[in-house]
Amino acid sequence: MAQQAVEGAARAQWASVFREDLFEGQAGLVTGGGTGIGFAIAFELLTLGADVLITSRNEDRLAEAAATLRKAFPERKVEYFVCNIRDDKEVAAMITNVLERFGRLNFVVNCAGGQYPAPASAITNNGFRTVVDLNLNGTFAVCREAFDQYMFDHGGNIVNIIATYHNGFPMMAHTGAARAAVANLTETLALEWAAYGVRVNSVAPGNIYSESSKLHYRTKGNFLGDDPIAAAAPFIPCKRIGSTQEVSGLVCFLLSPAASYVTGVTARIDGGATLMSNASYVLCDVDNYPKYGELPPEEDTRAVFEAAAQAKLLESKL
Ligand SMILES: CCCCCCC/C=C/C(=O)SCCNC(=O)CCNC(=O)[C@H](O)C(C)(C)COP(=O)(O)OP(=O)(O)OC[C@H]1O[C@@H](n2cnc3c(N)ncnc32)[C@H](O)[C@@H]1OP(=O)(O)O
Ligand SMILES: NC(=O)C1=CN([C@@H]2O[C@H](COP(=O)(O)OP(=O)(O)OC[C@H]3O[C@@H](n4cnc5c(N)ncnc54)[C@H](OP(=O)(O)O)[C@@H]3O)[C@@H](O)[C@H]2O)C=CC1
Repeated sequence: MAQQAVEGAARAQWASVFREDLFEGQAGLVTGGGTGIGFAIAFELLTLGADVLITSRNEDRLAEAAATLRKAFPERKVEYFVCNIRDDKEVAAMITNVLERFGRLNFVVNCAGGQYPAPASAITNNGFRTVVDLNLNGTFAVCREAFDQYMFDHGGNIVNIIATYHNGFPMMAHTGAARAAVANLTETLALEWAAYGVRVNSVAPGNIYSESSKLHYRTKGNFLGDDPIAAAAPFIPCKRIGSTQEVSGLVCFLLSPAASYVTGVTARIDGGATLMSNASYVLCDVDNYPKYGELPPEEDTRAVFEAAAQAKLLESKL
């Protein structure tokens, strides 16, 4: 419910920048579409005229999200299907189900994924395998089923949500390896499937303010404290974390005809964070960087900056 409240507040203040009939007549799938980034993507695709099926494991959350979306978009088809993308049979059944309901599958957004933060030495083989299975094998299974069952004959558009694995991913060895593999998979599929009219791209988010990601990390405990996503803000060139709507905007661009000549890319959306490779460069204060979508309340952001300054983690002028 807390998540619904946050997402409801965001919707009241936010409207897509894209043309409202951009995806009119199209239908597609958003895995992980019941929460966070996936929910924002499903919401924007519906705003822009598409019919959307959301899928993940938790039926209650899916049903609640679908009800919210149906209420917001009574003129669209909003469907949901329970599917663990780590189960090949469930993936095949899920793709069949989308086609039964919509009769077409113009786009797939692979947003289901995740991991837990831990130093590499504390990740068991099974833990590593589990995270790779979810993020790499699960994503591959969805892509291949979508291609085999529909896109081989009709073309289509795939966007894989990964993560900024670039330059290594401390505390996230399992997900870093899996996401880098998906970036490479994206390139291979883009090459092989161009002949079938299928574009395949990836979007790599940095730190994004999503209710579930905050809860996820808050319950695990790790070196960045209670809220590692927000605590990272002082070390990002634009000095803030991102919003789910900013990720959604990039996904909608990649799914749109404006990106017709774009395939096989991994677009980073991280406020410049992965460019921070020069240890002698101290980030300046930023007060006019543009904002879009739902971001942490001003007072939360200020508190994070003040805590960082007190801990002498931040050398630039606040
Ligand atoms: C350092 C901070 C950086 C911040 C920036 C990062 C930005 C990224 C943000 C996000 O990605 S937000 C999205 C967050 N949402 C999720 O991750 C949800 C999905 N995640 C999961 O479902 C789990 O994490 C999972 C492990 C991928 C799957 O869970 P499942 O219940 O299927 O696994 P289990 O069967 O219970 O366990 C398998 C294996 O993994 C070990 N394990 C699971 N959780 C932990 C943990 N918290 N700590 C340590 N180990 C864990 C578990 O012990 C099993 O291994 P064995 O014990 O059998 O060896
Ligand atoms: N927020 C951030 O800062 C960042 C997020 N990301 C990635 O973006 C994606 C969305 O993240 P975000 O919205 O923040 O977090 P969420 O936890 O809200 O999103 C993860 C989604 O994946 C679904 N999911 C997890 N495991 C499975 C599975 N085995 N089968 C099907 N669905 C599954 C979850 O639903 P359910 O539990 O019902 O299955 C949930 O809807 C994830 O891949 C995340 O790792 C990457 C970088 C940064």
